[in-house]
Amino acid sequence: MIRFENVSKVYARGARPALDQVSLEVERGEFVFLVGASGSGKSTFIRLVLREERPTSGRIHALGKDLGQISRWKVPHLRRQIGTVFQDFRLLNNKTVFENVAIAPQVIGRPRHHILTTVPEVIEMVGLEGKEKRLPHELSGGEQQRVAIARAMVNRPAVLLADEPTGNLDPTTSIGIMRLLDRINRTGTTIVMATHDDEIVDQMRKRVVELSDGVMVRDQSRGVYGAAR
Ligand SMILES: Nc1ncnc2c1ncn2[C@@H]1O[C@H](COP(=O)(O)OP(=O)(O)OP(=O)(O)O)[C@@H](O)[C@H]1O
Repeated sequence: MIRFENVSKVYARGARPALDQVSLEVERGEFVFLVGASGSGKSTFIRLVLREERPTSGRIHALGKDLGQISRWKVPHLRRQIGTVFQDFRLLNNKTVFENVAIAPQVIGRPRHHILTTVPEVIEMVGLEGKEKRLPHELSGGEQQRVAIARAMVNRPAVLLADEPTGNLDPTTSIGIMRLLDRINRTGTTIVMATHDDEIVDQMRKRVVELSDGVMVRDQSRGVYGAAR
């Protein structure tokens, strides 16, 4: 689903690489935690998969495509097959829950009848039924993240990339969000989640890939946040 072959990324000439010779394969249906200290390269990994950045060297395949080969005009098509969730939710503050989720199918030209059936379904899936007309400021942080997850999932992407999705949430709320992501993963969506949240990683026991100064220093199935115990 995602394959990195000797991928390095150097942002500025002479700077140390943000990613350094990373090779990694994420299979369809996997759940992978990307861990590592601040600045270790987690967000760079995610931006490379979205082709928001290009590698300085090495090759990246995502969803069966060599990202170095796809033309610029096909990049939006690639991104549509990848859902994204971020620490800061990124909702439109003047739009309701329903409208925030409906934007994703609207921008790809889905017909009205499709939107009117799929948006309520996905709002229910994330547990926000009855709150469709609320504005983001009328929701808790956990609920806002659920809206962001609904928006990321409404077009049924094959892959969900989550960059610190629990970073702004308290531990109890974070567990609820993780249960939801786990449920989404069990329905077949591949998930890569960058996180600093050691408790969650230890609890979930999924594959853990650790970066340190851009170098992949660990790839462990059913892993924990810290080094192998
Ligand atoms: N656009 C950029 N231009 C220059 N350097 C950058 C850029 N983005 C990231 N970097 C550098 O690349 C390295 C990796 O950054 P990255 O954001 O990928 O780390 P991270 O693991 O996601 O960190 P955090 O957990 O703090 O989000 C850091 O040294 C950072 O300063």
